[in-house]
Amino acid sequence: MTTQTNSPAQAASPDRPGATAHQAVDTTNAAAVNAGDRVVIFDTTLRDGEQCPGASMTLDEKLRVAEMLERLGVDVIEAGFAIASNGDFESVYKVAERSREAVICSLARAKHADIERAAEALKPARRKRIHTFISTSPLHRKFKLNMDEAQVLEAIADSVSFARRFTDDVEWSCEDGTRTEPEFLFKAIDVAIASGATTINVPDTVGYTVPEEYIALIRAIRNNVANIDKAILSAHCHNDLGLAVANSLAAVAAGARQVECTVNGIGERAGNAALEEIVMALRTRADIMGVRTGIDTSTITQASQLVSAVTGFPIQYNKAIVGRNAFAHESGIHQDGMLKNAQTYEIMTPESVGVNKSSLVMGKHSGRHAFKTKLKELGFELGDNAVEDAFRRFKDLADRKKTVFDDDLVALVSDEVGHEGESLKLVALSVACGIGVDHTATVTIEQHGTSHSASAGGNGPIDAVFDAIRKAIPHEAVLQLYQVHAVTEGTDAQARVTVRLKARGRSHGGTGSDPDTVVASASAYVNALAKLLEKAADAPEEAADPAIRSAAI
Ligand SMILES: CC(=O)SCCNC(=O)CCNC(=O)[C@H](O)C(C)(C)COP(=O)(O)OP(=O)(O)OC[C@H]1O[C@@H](n2cnc3c(N)ncnc32)[C@H](O)[C@@H]1OP(=O)(O)O
Ligand SMILES: CC(C)C(=O)C(=O)O
Ligand SMILES: [Mg+2]
Repeated sequence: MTTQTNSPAQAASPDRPGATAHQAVDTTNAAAVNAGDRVVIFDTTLRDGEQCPGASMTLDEKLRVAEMLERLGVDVIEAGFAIASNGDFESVYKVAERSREAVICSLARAKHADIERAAEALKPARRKRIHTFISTSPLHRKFKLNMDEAQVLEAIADSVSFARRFTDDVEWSCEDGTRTEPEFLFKAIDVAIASGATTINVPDTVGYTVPEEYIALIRAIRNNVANIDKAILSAHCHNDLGLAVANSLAAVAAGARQVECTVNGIGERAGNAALEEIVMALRTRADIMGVRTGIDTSTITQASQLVSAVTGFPIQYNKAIVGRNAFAHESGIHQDGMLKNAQTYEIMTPESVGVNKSSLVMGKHSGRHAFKTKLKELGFELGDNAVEDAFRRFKDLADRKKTVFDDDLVALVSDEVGHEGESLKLVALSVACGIGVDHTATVTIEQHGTSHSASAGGNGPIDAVFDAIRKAIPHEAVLQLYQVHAVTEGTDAQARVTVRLKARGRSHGGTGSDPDTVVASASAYVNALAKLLEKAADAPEEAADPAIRSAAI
């Protein structure tokens, strides 16, 4: 068996995706699990995860998720709550039928009917667990169950011992455990273990606890429940205060050896603890946590995307581990650091969670190092001056455009290459257009250091601009082609314009790109005109041609 990455320094070594070979844990052998460093990952995406509004999955979708969870290497799959409906029963049954290594589990209240239904659904499973629960907190006892302490203890003893008739692997949960009087909780846990529970789960059902308090509770249970060594302690945290993962890690630090979680953290209200965050925190900080899981981390991203697709719950962009920005860098200083050594800004490698590579996103915060690297990747080798010009234009574009895509850079740099050393430069442009206004344009073009300005009207803004250019730099070449297309999608996309001018039977093409279509059109026209003039300068007899003579003078 391989070991997991411990420190950031190791994390950045050529990371082995997966890092741990999956090895089944005997979840009924509490003594072995408690003595070891292996944390049991109990996935409840299909039960607690599905309980959140809007996340219902079809049978087929549940089977796909269960198959993915097996590949991920989770130790226990809570496949549903068999008594909830025939559909839930069927999905637990079918997941059980197809199960391989994982223990398959069904939830059941402290009721014989629930437990029998769970046992029936789990029949085909190679390894099965019945998870029975009852609330222990005073609030739930009084208002929800209408039971006193003695009745709750009796229900625990009865339900756990009944569940043991069907399997050796019985988990018992004290619902709302973190709001339960500690003394009563100790008693309840003692009864559950004495009745045969092999895993004791202490849920923070309403996401109320904080790490210090949860650590103290887990430690107190270990110190005050005489038979606690006969069971594996488990954490089950909800995220109402955004503390589900922190609380789960705190429980592990205090001696819990099972963590209950869901892919992407889906679940009741604000969700459950996110599997990917717990697993990667334990792996990345194994140096201080000192434990490991059996998860093949290289499948985490795929699992996350599958759960998002089947539930229709999008993954937050900045979600830890699986958000699309988790390995993306836009700031120039960070990009520069990443190019020099990825450990400067990444504590895990993207490969370790199944992402191909980190991405350097080009945006208004990017710097020259990343810009040049990106241009190289795109196949452009520009001289220093051209890079500076292109970088300036890129910053200007990034200020105006939300996302600068590779295609934007290609358009921008192609322009830069095409416009390099040009004799004409568009320096100013304004247009009036709309309904009920005369379309007019004013342009200023620099030619060999001299500015030429002119205004013109036209049939639309582009027509007016081209006419104004003809007045500013008089020439008689004819417009042969005018074509516009969007470089990328979205209303802030750059327009890429191609203009072809014809003189003496020869065409001269120019291109321009800008989020402003009118500016892109004017640039393209000026670019084509500059080429025409350059050709004329190379062939003096052409300068005499009436089609171009005025501009060439
Ligand atoms: C913290 C958790 O995640 S707990 C799991 C929550 N998940 C779900 O509830 C999803 C599936 N649930 C269901 O489909 C339904 O609630 C069922 C089928 C389980 C029960 O449906 P119903 O019989 O109509 O009961 P209903 O849901 O309205 O009320 C729950 C009953 O169970 C009782 N109950 C709740 N928890 C437990 C428990 N752990 N043990 C015994 N009884 C319990 C309640 O006190 C209430 O009893 P009452 O009818 O005597 O007042
Ligand atoms: C059923 C239990 C484990 C639960 O989901 C909770 O208390 O949150
Ligand atoms: Mg829960």
